[in-house]
Amino acid sequence: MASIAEYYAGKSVMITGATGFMGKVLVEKLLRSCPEVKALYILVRPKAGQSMQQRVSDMMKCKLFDRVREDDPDFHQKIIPISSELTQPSLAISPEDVQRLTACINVVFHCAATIRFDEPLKHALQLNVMATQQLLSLAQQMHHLEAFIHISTAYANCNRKHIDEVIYPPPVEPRKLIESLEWMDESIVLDITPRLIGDRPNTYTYTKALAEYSVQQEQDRLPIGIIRPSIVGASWQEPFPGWIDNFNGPSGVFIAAGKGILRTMRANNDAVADLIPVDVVINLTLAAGWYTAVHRPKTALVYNCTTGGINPFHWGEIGTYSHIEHHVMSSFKRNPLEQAFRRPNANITSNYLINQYWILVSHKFPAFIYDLFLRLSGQKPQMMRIFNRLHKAISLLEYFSSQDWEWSSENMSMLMGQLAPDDRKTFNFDVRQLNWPEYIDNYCIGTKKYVLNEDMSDIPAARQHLRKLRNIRYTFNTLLVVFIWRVFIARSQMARNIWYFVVSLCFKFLSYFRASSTLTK
Ligand SMILES: CCCCCCCC/C=C\CCCCCCCC(=O)SCCNC(=O)CCNC(=O)[C@H](O)C(C)(C)COP(=O)(O)OP(=O)(O)OC[C@H]1O[C@@H](n2cnc3c(N)ncnc32)[C@H](O)[C@@H]1OP(=O)(O)O
Ligand SMILES: NC(=O)C1=CN([C@@H]2O[C@H](COP(=O)(O)OP(=O)(O)OC[C@H]3O[C@@H](n4cnc5c(N)ncnc54)[C@H](OP(=O)(O)O)[C@@H]3O)[C@@H](O)[C@H]2O)C=CC1
Repeated sequence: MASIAEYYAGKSVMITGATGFMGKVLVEKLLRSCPEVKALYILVRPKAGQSMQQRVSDMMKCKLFDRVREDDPDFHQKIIPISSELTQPSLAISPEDVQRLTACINVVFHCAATIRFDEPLKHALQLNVMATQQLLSLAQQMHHLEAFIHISTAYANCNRKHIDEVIYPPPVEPRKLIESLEWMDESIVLDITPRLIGDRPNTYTYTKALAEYSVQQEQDRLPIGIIRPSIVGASWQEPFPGWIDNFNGPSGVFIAAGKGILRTMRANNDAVADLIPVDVVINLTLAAGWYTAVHRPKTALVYNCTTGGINPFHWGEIGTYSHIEHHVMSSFKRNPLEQAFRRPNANITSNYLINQYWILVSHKFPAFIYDLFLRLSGQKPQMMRIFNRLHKAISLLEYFSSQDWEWSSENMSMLMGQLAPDDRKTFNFDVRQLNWPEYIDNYCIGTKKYVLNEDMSDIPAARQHLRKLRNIRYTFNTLLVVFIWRVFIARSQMARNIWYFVVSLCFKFLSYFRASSTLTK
């Protein structure tokens, strides 16, 4: 039977969301590990004043592609951008491009989505559900299609505690919802959104569940596979450890903690932190494409792509837990971020009130002092604004860090069993081998190198800055204690008496110590 690379040789692959975090890693891995692949048709839209062509050539210059560039400097010739805006009718693909695609595409990977938790329902529905439906229609016209792989999320059914590798009945029939929202204006939709999403936390998970159902509806007509990754983090091994390029999910939290801004967050210490490295997800995705095409399963297979049931890691192991310093903080102390606001020291608690207390003491109070300092020195205050944004982001993430889910992963194991030994190495998704402390360390370094673009040679200066911050804190604390004590002594006879008592005790102890040391000489 053909190996994975042999299967993709000579194939034309279409990818949506190729400019995104996971899409880029997918493009890179396909080019590097399946060098005989014929062409990658990537659906891209112009954005932020940049043309489609410009965006694609910028993407290919990115460090992620260094290894591919080394192997084949002309790799860009295999990438064929197709102009497409997924929220438009017919995905805004020109009729000529439609013809081109339907004539040659063998495999489709659908990665595009809005992953924002605060996306208005109508837009999330347009992109995550309606665009998926349109893509399925396009796929049906493809003459040589062998696999259609849809990227979903392990949290599409986060209203359940145990999630099997099946498509659950949707909360509502997607077509009915689309029809009824069509005539409503934004404000009405906003009003009824909480009622519609019910026990799901946001429009993202809700629309991803509807998308899964829409995909499943086509399983008799198309060769379908659905991948459900949990919280996708930096790469584990490939193309190099720790590669990450965004603030989503834990990355933003790690950076905020590393910069010493985030000091407290609500999470259940004992709950599983179901992180999954991006390269693992992509390896599984490519293997699922191969399996769907070669084995043609009768129904759409769902692959829960998670770590919790196989190699669990807990939120408590990430932050500072029971005064034992854990991975993220110790990593950022060894390799500090530049210009930290305070020394990295974040605490995780599941208690709402304790969290609120620390927000007041460790977030709002220092922000107030710092802004006061900025104001007094004639600058624009900014810290409170940064904290308000951080609190908004964190409040959207806490749902996921405060609960536990169980995902079954039989299809992931089955797929691993189907791979030839060499494929198991090249497309490794065996998370039993994942060493969490090492992974988190590389993740933190990755945020520094690839998200913040900081130079590793500046680490000594960053360490010096942390030492300076520690000295400022010691000085501030000492001054505070002396000040409070002075106020006490001045106002209360009792405080004075205690003070004299402590001083005389120290004095007695010192004279006793001196006497006993002269005796022993
Ligand atoms: C001490 C250690 C403790 C550890 C605890 C770890 C906790 C982690 C916990 C739980 C993770 C659970 C995750 C569940 C996952 C589910 C899985 C999936 O399937 S999907 C993927 C997830 N999707 C998201 O993560 C989207 C979340 N993001 C959003 O929804 C929005 O970005 C939001 C509401 C948070 C902010 O929206 P705006 O409108 O205020 O800002 P905007 O436009 O997005 O960004 C403005 C600027 O700020 C940066 N930014 C965005 N988020 C940031 C952040 N968290 N921290 C710092 N900067 C951030 C951006 O890069 C951007 O920068 P520029 O202007 O382009 O230069
Ligand atoms: N990141 C995570 O933690 C997880 C992600 N997933 C799923 O993985 C997939 C990829 O996520 P990720 O890479 O992180 O997301 P990104 O936000 O990084 O990428 C989204 C991609 O979709 C494209 N896109 C968005 N809107 C449109 C549009 N209107 N027309 C054309 N293209 C559009 C974006 O293009 P552009 O560059 O033009 O904006 C981008 O390429 C998603 O389906 C997501 O649900 C699942 C679990 C976890």
